This record gives sequence, structure tokens and C-alpha cells, in this order.
Amino acid sequence: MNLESDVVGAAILGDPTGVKEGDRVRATGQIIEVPVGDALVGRVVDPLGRPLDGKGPVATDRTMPVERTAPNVVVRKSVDTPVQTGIKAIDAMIPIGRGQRELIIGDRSTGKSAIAIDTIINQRETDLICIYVAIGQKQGKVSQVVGILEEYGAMDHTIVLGSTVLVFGQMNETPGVRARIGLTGLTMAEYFREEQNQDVLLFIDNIYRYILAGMEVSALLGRMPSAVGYQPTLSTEMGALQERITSTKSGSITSFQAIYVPADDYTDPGIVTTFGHLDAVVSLERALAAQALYPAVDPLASFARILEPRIVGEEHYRVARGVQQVLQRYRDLQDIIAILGIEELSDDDRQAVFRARKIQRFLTQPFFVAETFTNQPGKYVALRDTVRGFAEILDGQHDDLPEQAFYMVGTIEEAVEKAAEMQAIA
Ligand SMILES: Nc1ncnc2c1ncn2[C@@H]1O[C@H](COP(=O)(O)OP(=O)(O)OP(=O)(O)O)[C@@H](O)[C@H]1O
Repeated sequence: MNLESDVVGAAILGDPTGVKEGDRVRATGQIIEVPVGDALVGRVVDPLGRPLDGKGPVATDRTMPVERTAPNVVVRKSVDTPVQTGIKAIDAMIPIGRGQRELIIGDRSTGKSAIAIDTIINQRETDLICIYVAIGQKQGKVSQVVGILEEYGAMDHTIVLGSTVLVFGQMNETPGVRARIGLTGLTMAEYFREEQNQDVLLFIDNIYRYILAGMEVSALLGRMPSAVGYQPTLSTEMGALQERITSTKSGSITSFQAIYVPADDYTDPGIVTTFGHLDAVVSLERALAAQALYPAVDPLASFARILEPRIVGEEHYRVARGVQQVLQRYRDLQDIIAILGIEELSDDDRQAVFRARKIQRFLTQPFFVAETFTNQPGKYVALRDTVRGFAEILDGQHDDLPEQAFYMVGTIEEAVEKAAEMQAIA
């Protein structure tokens, strides 16, 4: 990297042991290349594509440079097919189209990774290839992710890229490597999109660590920091990654990116820069997680660009807007309920409150990753069933069922069954 006209900075990607002042640096004229190809599917590799799973070398001769330009506007395709995550709250309320980017935003431990992992598991029967990129995750979390994906037979369509950082600030990957790992995953995804005409899901967990790694590299190179200490190249670096995530005439790359908001400050330049590139935002709330309403998605704080009748269809659109309205009404009434009690509400408002509480519970579902916590097998719910379930609640077909029947079930039929079981016990 040229810092001044006659000064060049170099970032170390490998083990820096033995590198000392006065050593000669030689320009090879090459940029980093990583292995690509079918042989990577089912493998766990490091940011340079070297195996981490002890299953021998990756059997491919093809490599591709990690730094490439984004497809130009002519070859891009407009978004018309939603991806089915199998998670009701997301498919119904915050759908994502093939070739789009969805941010999963939430405080620590609110379930960002859980959404990513269940979405991967739910693609077992589909034509989508999944690439999970762990940027700066603890070793324990990466092993846990791999273990769960293997247990549910999801490694057959998944590549995991692990970059690990040990706690207490010790790193076993240089910032140069962490700043590249997102690009490595993306390059592997581009191979499937461009050369195999496939659709790929790319999970970046967590994109904020990509920003931090870029910041460290910038500081090491002696560049003058910009706003709030971020690298002056922040928006170029973010654009270079995000613009390559798109659909083309050959196939698509859709991405889910987890992020946490530093000090809850939504005006932080790192967050603002990331937001600018996104088509949908899934907002996770600690208050919902605290009530075990998992996934802790707040549909009122989330949004999706494709939630319009032309793409998702009239019925889905009607239902999603209906759910938002009922939840909003419940939120508006909460102060009155707290002061006067629910009995003081008009019949209409009372009905809205009861339906909203059922909807809040129907937005939950058992996750595969959380089986050990919930003691319930994970559930995949098809989009059709999801939309129908919410429609029936909104239309008042289940006004007579207790709200607990809607909690942690898959389809609406399961809620009806659960209500019957509850009644039998009572
Ligand atoms: N769908 C779920 N069902 C039940 N429990 C869940 C669910 N999602 C998350 N949890 C609980 O929350 C914990 C944290 O989840 P997860 O690791 O996915 O959060 P995260 O936001 O990715 O965390 P981090 O900020 O550390 O990356 C889990 O260990 C589990 O106890």
C-alpha cells in the first residue's frame, strides 16, 4: 500500500516470528489468491483456505485472487425471489431476496449467530450453498458451530471459514488476515456464482470485526485516523466488500451479516457505513430475549426493502402489515394498560391486545441450535404455512385459544394441537 509517494506499507499475513527491522521486503507483483471449488464444501478452512479440520488437503487446483472488482451494473439482475430461512419471524416480516444483504443487529448474546446457524441448517433440502465466515470469533464458538452443523447434516452444503481470536486481547491471526477473511469467503462464493451458476448464502459473523481489523491495519501502517478513530478508508473498504455481494445473470450471493452496535450508538461511523449498504435489517431486542421470546426479533424496529406486494405477493404483504399494525397498537396501549388495567380498554382495543400477544408468541419457534436449552426439536416452517398462520390469528380464527398455545410452535396446526393438550391436562 502506498502511504506517500516514496513510502510503502506492508501488512503481515503469516506468523511474524523472526521478522526483524532491516529485513528486505520484495514485491512479487501478485495479490493473495485462495483455493476455490467444490472440494471446499463440507470443509473448515482458515482465511487463506488452508484446512483446519484435519481432513487432509483441499483437493482443488483452482485459485482466485481475493481482491476483485464488483460485477458491473449491466450484468446485475433485479431481485425477485425471496430466500426462505424457515424462520417464521424473518420470512414473514423481514424477508430477504436472492442477491440482497440483511443485517442482524443486536446486543451481545441476543441470538445473532443462532439465526445464522438455523438458517444454514434449514437449507439442507435446497439448492443453496452456504458459506459461514467467522471473523474474530472465539475458537470455542467456531468449534460449536461446526459441531452443530455436522450433527444436523448441514456440512454437506456448507463451508466454514474460521478466524479465531483468543480472549484477553491475544490474537492468533494478524489483523491483516482478519481484514481479508470476509473477502476470502466472498471469493469462494463468487466462484460458485460465476462458474457454477449457483445461488449462495454468505454469513458474515461478525461484520463489525471486519471494520475493527481494517482499523488495526490502518493504525499499524501509520495512517492518520478519521472520525472516532476509524480508518480513513472505511467506506472504500466496506464498499469493496458489499458491492460484490449481489445477483448476476449467472447466480446470486445473498448475505446475512451479524453486527453489534458499539455503546448502543447508532450514529457511530462504522454502523452508519454498514447500514448504507443494506437491504434489510433484523433488529434483536434484549427485552424479548429476557422473556425467552426467541428469536428475539422486534418486527417494529426491523425493515425489509422487498416487503412489497409486487415481490412477496398481495396476501403476504397484507399479513405482514397487519402484524405490524396490531403490534404497534399493543405498544401504544401499554402505558394505559399499566395505569388503568386491561379491563378499561374498549372491546376493539382489548381484542387487538389479545391478538398481539398471540402474534408475539407465534413469532417464536424452537431452534435447532437451542435444543439443549429448550428441550424441543428445531422446526423449519415453510413460508406458505408461516403466512397462513399469521393470517388466521389476525382474522380472529384462533381468538378462543390461550396465548401460551402459540409459544414455541412451528405451524398454526401445532398451536391448535398444543391448546388441546393444555386443555386435556387442565
Ligand atoms: N432461538 C433461540 N432459542 C433459545 N435460546 C436462544 C436462541 N437464540 C439465542 N439463544 C440463547 O442466547 C445465547 C446467545 O446466542 P448467540 O450466540 O446466537 O448470540 P450472539 O448474539 O450471536 O452472541 P455474540 O454477541 O456473543 O456473538 C445462546 O447461547 C442461547 O442461550
